[in-house]
Amino acid sequence: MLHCKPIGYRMANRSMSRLAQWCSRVFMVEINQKTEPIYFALSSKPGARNSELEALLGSGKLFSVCALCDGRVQSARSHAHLKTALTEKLAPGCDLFDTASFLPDVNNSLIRGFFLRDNSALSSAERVVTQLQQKGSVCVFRYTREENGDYLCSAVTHEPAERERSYYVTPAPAPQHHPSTLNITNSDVFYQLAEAYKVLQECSDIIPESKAVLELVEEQQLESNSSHDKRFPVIVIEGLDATGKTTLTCSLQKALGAVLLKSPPECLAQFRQRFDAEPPLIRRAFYALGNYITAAQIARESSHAPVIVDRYWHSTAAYAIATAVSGREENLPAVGSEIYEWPSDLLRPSLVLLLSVSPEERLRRLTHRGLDKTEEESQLEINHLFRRKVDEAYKRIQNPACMVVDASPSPDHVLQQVLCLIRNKCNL
Ligand SMILES: Nc1ncnc2c1ncn2[C@@H]1O[C@H](COP(=O)(O)OP(=O)(O)O)[C@@H](O)[C@H]1O
Ligand SMILES: Nc1ccn([C@H]2C[C@H](O)[C@@H](COP(=O)(O)OP(=O)(O)O)O2)c(=O)n1
Repeated sequence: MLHCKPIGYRMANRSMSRLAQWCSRVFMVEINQKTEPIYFALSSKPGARNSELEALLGSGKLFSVCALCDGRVQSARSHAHLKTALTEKLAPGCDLFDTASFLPDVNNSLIRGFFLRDNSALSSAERVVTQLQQKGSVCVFRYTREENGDYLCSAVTHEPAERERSYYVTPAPAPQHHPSTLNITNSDVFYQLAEAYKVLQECSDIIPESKAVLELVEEQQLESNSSHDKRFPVIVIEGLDATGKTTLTCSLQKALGAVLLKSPPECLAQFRQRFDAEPPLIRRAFYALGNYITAAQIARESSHAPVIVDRYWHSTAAYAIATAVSGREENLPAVGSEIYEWPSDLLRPSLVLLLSVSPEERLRRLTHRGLDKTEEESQLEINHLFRRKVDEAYKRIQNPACMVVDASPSPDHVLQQVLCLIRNKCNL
């Protein structure tokens, strides 16, 4: 995605065309989640052509757009608002694709945006993007085709020097690491309390609830004696929605005389909907902080009884990684990547169990819980790739890693199986 403010923009030569600053970057356009993205670069010289670029740029009026803001919180929110505005305003016949630009294999270099291909009868995209641009927070680039078949990219702007400068669009190779993995650390997954805390601090003017969440974190940290004395085991139950976590954790609580906790903790329940509506940076920081509150509760409760925890850091990281990494499971960071490491300052449980059921059984349980047919189908179809990524990310998380439990038998059978595991692993 083209963006007027690449990293280091302020330091860049002001007399240089804005567009020229993007020539060191590679651009990725994602046509759909199941196929490989299309990669291209901008160059002052014409390059080879290929069928992917031809398919992307060969028809319609073509634009790329992105939000233009200072600060990561504003950028994340503006990107989300831009997507909503484009989705609402573009006419049928207009394709909207996710795009990004990046420096190959350079962490934190990813900048997200959108690519528009307008084949609508009224060619409405240009009007829509110009209107959005006039509001002052969006920058727009146009792609055109020369008579000889070369593709050119130029800025849509009132500045004549910018308008007149254009670059050739040339194919680029796929990078070694999928670009969507580049910005995960401290944008999607937080490895220290202080990093997640900072995000909510940066939000506190625009999301007043952030202050209340931060106060709760501070209160809990103060009340906690921080060190887990290891007298009683701490067992975390993980798994996708409807795999049986609530059922099992309640049974375990009774069977073991344990304290039952969850992450996010009850005290954050009132804020959850608010943060779920925010872009990943803010939403994920909220859930990360929830784990630290739960950790403080675990530290206190485990001094007098075993503790069962319904979801904890595995959920936070696995869902965040699976959402951030677009496309297929193969795009996830490789096994052993530092992305899957446990935060250094977060209390580690004694045992993490991942409940696993077949997609069919999970759907049966969801249906039983009263999901309507339409939602049920969309869960199965649209979220199939997503669920596979969450499941795989769960299994790649290290120190502690999770043990997979087959949760398809009857509730009592699952309970007995898990009690057996707990007795073996935790000497209970
Ligand atoms: N082992 C099991 N076999 C069959 N149904 C189950 C089993 N465990 C849970 N269920 C049912 O599946 C649904 C989802 O279970 P729940 O415990 O709420 O899952 P989660 O907390 O993981 O979302 C509920 O209707 C529950 O009664
Ligand atoms: N410890 C946690 C718990 C949940 N999350 C996030 C991850 C997902 O986006 C949702 C999953 O929550 P959901 O409401 O589906 O979970 P339940 O199984 O209903 O408890 O919450 C998290 O990030 N960290």
